[in-house]
Amino acid sequence: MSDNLPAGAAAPPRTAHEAEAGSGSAAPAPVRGGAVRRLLRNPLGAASAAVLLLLVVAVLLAPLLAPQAPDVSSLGDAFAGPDAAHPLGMDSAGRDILSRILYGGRNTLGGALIALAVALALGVPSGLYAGYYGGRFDSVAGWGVNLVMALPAMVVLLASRAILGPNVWVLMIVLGVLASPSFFRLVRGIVAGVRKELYVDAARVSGLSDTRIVVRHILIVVRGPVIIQVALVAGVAIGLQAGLEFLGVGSGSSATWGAMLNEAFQNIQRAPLLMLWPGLALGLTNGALVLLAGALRDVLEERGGPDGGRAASRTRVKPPPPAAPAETGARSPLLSVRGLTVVYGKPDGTRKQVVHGVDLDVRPGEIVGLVGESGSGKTQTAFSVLGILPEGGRIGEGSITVGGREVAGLPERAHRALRGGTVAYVPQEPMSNLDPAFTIGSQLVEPIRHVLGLSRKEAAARALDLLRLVEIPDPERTMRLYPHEISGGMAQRVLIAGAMSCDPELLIADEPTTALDVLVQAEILNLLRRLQQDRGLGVLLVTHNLGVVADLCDRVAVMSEGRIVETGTAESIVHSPEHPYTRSLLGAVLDDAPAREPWQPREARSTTV
Ligand SMILES: Nc1ncnc2c1ncn2[C@@H]1O[C@H](COP(=O)(O)OP(=O)(O)OP(=O)(O)O)[C@@H](O)[C@H]1O
Repeated sequence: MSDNLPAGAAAPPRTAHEAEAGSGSAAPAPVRGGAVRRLLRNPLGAASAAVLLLLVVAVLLAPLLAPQAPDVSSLGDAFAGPDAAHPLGMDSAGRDILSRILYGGRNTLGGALIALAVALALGVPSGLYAGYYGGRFDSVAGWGVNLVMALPAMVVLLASRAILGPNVWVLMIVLGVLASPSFFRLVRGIVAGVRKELYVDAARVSGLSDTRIVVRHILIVVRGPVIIQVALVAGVAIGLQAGLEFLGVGSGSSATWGAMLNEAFQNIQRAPLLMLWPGLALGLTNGALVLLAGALRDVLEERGGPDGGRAASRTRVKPPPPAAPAETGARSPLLSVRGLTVVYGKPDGTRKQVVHGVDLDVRPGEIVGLVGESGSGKTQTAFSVLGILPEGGRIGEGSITVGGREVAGLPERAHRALRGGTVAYVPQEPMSNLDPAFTIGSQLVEPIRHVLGLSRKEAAARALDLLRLVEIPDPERTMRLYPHEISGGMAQRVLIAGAMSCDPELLIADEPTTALDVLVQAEILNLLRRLQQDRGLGVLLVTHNLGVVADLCDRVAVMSEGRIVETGTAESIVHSPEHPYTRSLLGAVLDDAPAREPWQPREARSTTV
């Protein structure tokens, strides 16, 4: 099969982020409204679409346009030339060629349509499932697909004809099965890449179900390449069907372009022109499909320009052997973590523990900084609370309570409800967490509607209020903008607005300012502080930046190598750190950065924004 059908002919779309940063991530290229308009502005696209449209309309209107029925024969007129009643002349059996071309087109294009429908129905859903969920289904489906692709299509079709009989529709179904791997591979590859995108994680964190995420964020990425692939596979299906008919392997009972070629070939010495018309019909159709696929690729893979996330500058310090003074005393009524361990299974069957017995509390109205160098386990701790540990990771031991309720080991549905309500999340790279294919308004409204059960109008009004809350100027206009049309700081405000949409009690912010420049960082920190004060939010602030900690936090937990090595008030941690690791972290900040304003107790700080 691989030699006959285009396997993954349309490459998964690259992203602006990828293009800019050269990263390996695969977010979707924006496929916005107006794709048809852009296709029609492309000369090749317009010409090929017009040719195909003409052909399709002509064959659909065959009963009106054809001079006579395709099988009416008058042997006395065999090989007659064109005249007014029969513009393309007559064939070897005295049948009108134009009528056979028009009716034959119905059978030829109809056959291709059946093959396409079968290939799409088998390849796309299975590719989506395998790409999104992976696991055993992915392995088994991948094995099956490799097997089918290893089969030579023509030989399988000939064998099918021998077994199933000379019915061209049945052969087209077989062809559809043979073509389905090309869709499976294409869709699976794209989905497997997109599934790891931050904006898909963000959608999950905002409480959307897998089905909604697939419909909203994944299908739109798959759409363009699948449309291109449809055009290519349609051309191949038409070619193969014509080939079968030409070889006399089809049903032979009805007019098709391939059967006409067969008949013309038998009389090529006597009337070579008979080859022209079905050849022209096939050539025009296939040529137009190939050109259309190319034009579609150009149009659908046009990229917008979302700003790639800037690499966070990380300060590496050599961690000393960990000690473990930890949270003691009564558990907080808001967030309380005790003895948390996170483990990952390795391919060789062994386990890797990345978080070792973490204790942590966040009380209502308190900002707690979780600080440590890159890889120290901050994100794994935060993700455990959110219930979004990456594939292969799980909570080994310990307890996590949110609002007094145990959430470690909650089923996904319950965790989703928690994330959409009590707990909200603000991620690190604002741009990567917004889907480039949707406007800001749409990305805020959809989760609000779903999680709060509001109407579209009510959700839009709430989204506007939220944009005002996070001090976005001209929120009405911002609602209509795409992510690449706003700055990184605005994008982070939008994500904070989204996080606040369900009136959370606990906000988990993972390096919310790392990807932003210094001035914008300060604005975002002010915004977080104001929200925390106005709403009495508890905030768990994951950061490697001790400046942020000193500026914003009430208490701090310092992490190293998956353990909390020191906890205390922000003042005590910044001014009199006890653990050598904390001291080395502070030392690294002082080495690299200009000195900060002297620390002031929280109450003494200005609360103006
Ligand atoms: N999917 C994974 N599979 C296996 N190990 C992982 C996985 N994700 C993270 N880890 C490991 O977990 C440890 C802690 O990672 P984590 O992302 O929590 O660090 P972090 O402190 O948040 O760092 P950063 O600031 O870079 O995000 C690291 O050693 C990392 O290698």
